[in-house]
Amino acid sequence: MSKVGVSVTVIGLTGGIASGKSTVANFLSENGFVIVDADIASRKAVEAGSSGLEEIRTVFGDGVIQEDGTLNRKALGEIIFKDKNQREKLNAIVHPRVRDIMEAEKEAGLALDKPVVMDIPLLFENKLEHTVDEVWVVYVPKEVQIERLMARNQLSLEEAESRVSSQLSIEEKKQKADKVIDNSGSLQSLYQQLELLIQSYI
Ligand SMILES: CC(C)(COP(=O)(O)OP(=O)(O)OC[C@H]1O[C@@H](n2cnc3c(N)ncnc32)[C@H](O)[C@@H]1O)[C@@H](O)C(=O)NCCC(=O)NCCS
Ligand SMILES: Nc1ncnc2c1ncn2[C@@H]1O[C@H](COP(=O)(O)OP(=O)(O)OP(=O)(O)O)[C@@H](O)[C@H]1O
Repeated sequence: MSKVGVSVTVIGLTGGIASGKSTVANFLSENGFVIVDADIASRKAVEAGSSGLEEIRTVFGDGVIQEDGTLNRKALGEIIFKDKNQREKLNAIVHPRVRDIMEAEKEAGLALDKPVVMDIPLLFENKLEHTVDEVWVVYVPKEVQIERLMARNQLSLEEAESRVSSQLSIEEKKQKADKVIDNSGSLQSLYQQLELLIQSYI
């Protein structure tokens, strides 16, 4: 993997659902890092007219496609977050496409000689540690995660808990991290940690 000087150039950013990865990624983007976002790549992988979306239609039926030909994310989310079997079927369609899109974006970022951050919610679940130089985990306790998820996505407690349970626990992710970013406090406290953390990377 290419490196500039002694600094790490490919950082894997992960954490639990609604732990604050996008908030961290936005800050890093404003401070000279290139962000490659798996959630954005997963939207590209199933955009209207794509082979990915056609496979989803074949497996999950017309009920998950809207009248304008785009994916009904809410309907598909309701199916996959409560059923492991269905989730694995979706992952098998989307993940290989996401990896191709992200690999191309990573190479483009490295060509700019900037540190690249791969924002991958399922980095540990999909055993992608070896694809990055270092893993940063955005941590909040499970209760805070559920609270923020319910508020952001307007979900019931039950729906939020089922989404959180569809991933490896946040405590296990914290254990596996090279660096832990604690986002259980204020945004100001988050940004202070990040300012210190990024000093040796830019
Ligand atoms: C089911 C879908 C349509 C729901 O869309 P929605 O807009 O509600 O959620 P969004 O894509 O913004 O994802 C929000 C978060 O949910 C979690 N999540 C998404 N997919 C999964 C999954 N398959 N397994 C576990 N957690 C997931 C991630 O933490 C992600 O950051 C969508 O999440 C999807 O296509 N998922 C499959 C692709 C995937 O695994 N994406 C995650 C990174 S590759
Ligand atoms: N320190 C904080 N204090 C209060 N709210 C916060 C804080 N950090 C993030 N949030 C809010 O919590 C929610 C989750 O944050 P964010 O969207 O960055 O998480 P994420 O890990 O990217 O989520 P996902 O896994 O769903 O993609 C958002 O509504 C965000 O505005």
